[in-house]
Formats: sequence, structure tokens, C-alpha cells
Amino acid sequence: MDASGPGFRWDIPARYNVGVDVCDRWGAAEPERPAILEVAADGAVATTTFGRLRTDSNRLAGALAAHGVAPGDRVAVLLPQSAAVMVAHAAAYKLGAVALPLAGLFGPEALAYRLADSGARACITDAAGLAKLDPIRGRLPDLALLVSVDGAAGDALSLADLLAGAAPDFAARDTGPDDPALMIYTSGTTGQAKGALHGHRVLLGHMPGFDRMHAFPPRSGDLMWTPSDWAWAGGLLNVLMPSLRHGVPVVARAARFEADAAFRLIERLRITNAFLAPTALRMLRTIATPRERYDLSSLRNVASAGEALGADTYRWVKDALGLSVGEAYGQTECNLVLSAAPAEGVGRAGSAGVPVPGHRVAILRPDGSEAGVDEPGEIAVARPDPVMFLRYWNQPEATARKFSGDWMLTGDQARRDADGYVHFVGRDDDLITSAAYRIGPAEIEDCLCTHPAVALAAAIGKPDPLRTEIVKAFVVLRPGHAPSPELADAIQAFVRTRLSAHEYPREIEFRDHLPMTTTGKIIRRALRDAG
Ligand SMILES: CC(=O)SCCNC(=O)CCNC(=O)[C@H](O)C(C)(C)COP(=O)(O)OP(=O)(O)OC[C@H]1O[C@@H](n2cnc3c(N)ncnc32)[C@H](O)[C@@H]1OP(=O)(O)O
Repeated sequence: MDASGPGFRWDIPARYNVGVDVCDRWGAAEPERPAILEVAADGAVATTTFGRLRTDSNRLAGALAAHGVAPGDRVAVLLPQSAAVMVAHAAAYKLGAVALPLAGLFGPEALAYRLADSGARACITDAAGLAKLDPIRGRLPDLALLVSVDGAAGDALSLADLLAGAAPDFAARDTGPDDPALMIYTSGTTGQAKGALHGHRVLLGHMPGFDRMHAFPPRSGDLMWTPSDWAWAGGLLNVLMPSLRHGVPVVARAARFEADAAFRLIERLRITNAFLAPTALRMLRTIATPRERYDLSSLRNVASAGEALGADTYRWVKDALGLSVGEAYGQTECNLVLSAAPAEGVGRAGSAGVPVPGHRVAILRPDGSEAGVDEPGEIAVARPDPVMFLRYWNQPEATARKFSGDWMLTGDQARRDADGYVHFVGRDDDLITSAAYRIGPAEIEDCLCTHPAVALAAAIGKPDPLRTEIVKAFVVLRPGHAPSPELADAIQAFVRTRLSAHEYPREIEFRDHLPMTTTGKIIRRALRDAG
């Protein structure tokens, strides 16, 4: 499927800095233009303008440089949705450093692994982040600089003080489109999460898919929102940065997702465009006739990605909200390569869409040939592609395994119908998809096995009507420990607080032993089948 289409041509400049592109064009042309609308817990809204994003990111870039952060260094960003996230990212990009977004749901173990593996030199965070970093600092010898949005604490410097003491101008590094800019950790079927390293061009590679799924070009009064953490590719690259590049403001809200609050937010702020993962849309469905209860007339488009939406929810959005979902597909390594285009009437219930112009996507058989109509195969994307990652951080073999010739293999199984629409079939490996999060079982199993009562553990995805799958763990206890609901709760809490609130096993089954291969590997497939 070559969707480059007649007349499509990528326009990737020879020199390009994504931080300058996102903040400075509008920051110079229309400094008072609203960029980020931050909604506090009490509902108050604080607006950050493009002019402020531009000067604050300049100030922070200068301050980071003065504290020894150099081009190529990794700068972690551990913050809830807020203007500071974009300031931190843009500062890193302008400096020629690599921004490393970290999700707020991560516990100390997940953070320790990612910060150590990346050798992050600085972390911009808040008081909650500092509390998680405190017990793991000893394992992070490279982490020399902490900056907190909540003021100085311990050896962490105050972001406000740094900004106040730095110049509003900064000569951004003259980067090329392939120079590293951003690294997002993503889980695989084996081992720990891998850092997918992207060049500055990654944002330009997103633009065609973004425009299609959100029914852009923008209109006057557009306002964008997603509940997805901006630390994920979905929040950062499907929403935040492309919206700002278009000069469209984005709502920042850190509160937990809940249907009534979500509808009230749309009504109050007159949100026009939302990116809602399929699980979020299924949670909204708990309110059957929302247009009778809320004024949702501002909402002109809903986009969705990260897991299969399903025909039922697609139809519910059509009936209940009067909109066709702009469904899309991509991976952190190569995002937004398939999408629907609601504005053009391109979309089909239960399909992730068609290839986005500029990306060559195929459904491949195991022998590498292209599958026929309705024949399942693996989704693959041809390189070069501006949206494609550069490599996995420090993992040349894993990078090599991700490709077969010029095809980047996704591991996702799908079929293409006679009209070219791609329908997701699933995965044939152990990767878990839960609430649009891609979850590797190994990280969970490693964490489970550090619990004093656990001898052996296996994690699988169990089909779930709301979250696509939930994490289920099978646990063999050490001698002296007996299965009980209390122990199951304690083990769940252990993973939730240490590893991550989105990766903990929502179900635990105690077993006397687990199915193993002769070489001692757990056969997760057998556990999945037994479910
Ligand atoms: C290529 C791509 O990247 S595309 C898409 C990428 N993926 C995403 O963007 C992920 C999208 N998913 C989500 O944003 C969420 O899962 C939602 C909105 C669908 C549903 O949210 P929730 O059900 O509240 O929680 P979520 O699954 O994120 O988090 C797990 C736990 O963290 C906790 N939690 C979540 N948000 C918060 C918060 N803001 N504050 C405190 N705790 C929180 C919850 O307690 C939840 O645990 P529980 O259900 O046992 O109580």
C-alpha cells in the first residue's frame, strides 16, 4: 500500500530544531496567542502564551547549559500535564539535548530503570517526582541536576529561580532533522523497556497523520484536549506538539479521568478537538446520552488510538456525540502511519484507517511477501520515513531485529479489506495492551519476584471489555507463605507503587507451579489459554 499519493512530498528542511519550530514561530509572530490552558484542581484556568513558552524555554535552555547540561545529554521530564512540560521539552531541544518524558504513573523502580539506562543528566520534576527519586538517587550516578517546579528542596533547584536568573534569549543549537531530540521508553515482548530515540524531524513526520485524525487544518477557536499523559507518544506527539505547531492551544489537566468530569470540561472550556484512547471512550459510554446532559456543541472532532476501538464504540460515538472517530494507528517507534480522515469521510467502524500520505505501510506474510485482501499478516512500515525512530538506545541488536530489509516490523497483526482499510487482529506474542498502554510482561514479573513472598511469577494480558486487556499475574509463593486475598492485595499494591500504577496486575492467581519449557522459560501462552 503506497499511500504517498500523487502530489505528496515531504518538506523536511536541512536544518531544523523542533523546539524552535513549536514555540518560537508563534512566540515571535503573536506572543500573546494562548498556547496552554492549565486547569487547576479547583477549576481555575491559567493561560500560558506562546511568547511565554518561547522566553521561558530560552531561559531554561540557558540555565541548563550554565549548569553543565550539554548537547546530546538526556534531560528527563517527570511532570503532569502543565505548561512546564512544554517549556522543559523545548529547552532541551533548543540546547541540542535529548528530552526524556517519564509518566507520572511510574513508581521508583520504573523511573530508576529508565533514568539509569538513559544515563539522564538532569530531571525537571515536581515535589511528587522528587519523592519518588529520593530512594533511587544512589543508583543514578549520572543524574547531576534536579529542577523542581515546586521550588528548591534538598539539592533540587527551583525552576522559577532558574528562569528568573537567566536571559530571555538563547541561540538554539543549529540541529539537523536527524539529530537526536527525544527518547520515549516503550515496552517489548521480552526484557525491559527500550528507549526509542527520535530525531527532531519526528514532529514533521507526525503532521499529515495528525491533520487527518483531528480533521485539521485548524479553525478559529480550536481548542485541543487529551487525558493521555504527555509523557506518551499519544499525548506528546498526537496532541500537544502538533497542535502548538499549528498555533492551536491545548488544555492541560492532571486529574484522573472520569466521564462526568470529562464532559463538564468539554462543556466549560468549549473544547473542539479531543484525543481519547478507546478505553477512555468506553468509560464515557457509561453516560448513555451525553448530549442531553451537557452542551457538547463545541466538539467538532474526536480522535483515538493505542488499542482497537471496536465497531460498537465507534457507533456509540456516532450516535451519542454525532461524530465519526478519527481512529489512527502507530507505535512509539513509528507513530501515526494509518488513520481515518473524518473531514474527508474516510473512516470505517472497527478499522484503524488507511495509510496516511507519506507513509508506505504493508501487511506482510511471514515470508515477507505482501498479504492479500483480508489475509492476516504483520503491519510493516517502509524506511526511510520522517516519523520513524532513529534507533533503540544502546541496543543495536534490538534495533536490527526491528527491521527486515527496509521494512520496520511492528509485531501487530492486521488484515486489509478490499477498500484498503486496515483492521487490527491482535498480537502473536506476549505483549500486553491495556487501556492503550503497551506493557511488557518481563518488567512486571521482575518486580513481582522482588516481593518477599513470591518465588516465581508470570504476567499475561487477559481479555477485558473495558481495557482491551488487563494484566493478570500467576504467582508461585515461597515456602512459608500461603495464598490469601490479603496477600494478593499486598502484591498488587507492591507492583503499583514500585513499578507503575498502570502496570500492576489487576488479577492475581496463585499456582503451585508454572508451565515451563525444558530450558526453564515460562510458557505464557499456556497461561493465556488457561486465562
Ligand atoms: C502511539 C501511542 O502512544 S497512542 C496512545 C498511547 N496511550 C495512552 O495515551 C494511554 C491512554 N490511557 C489513558 O490515558 C488512561 O488509561 C485512561 C484515561 C483511558 C483511563 O484512565 P484510568 O482508568 O483512570 O487509569 P489508568 O489506566 O491510566 O491508570 C491506572 C491507575 O492509575 C491511577 N491513576 C490514573 N490517573 C491518576 C491521576 N491523575 N492521579 C492519581 N492516580 C491516577 C488510577 O488509580 C488507576 O488505578 P485503579 O484503576 O486501580 O484505580
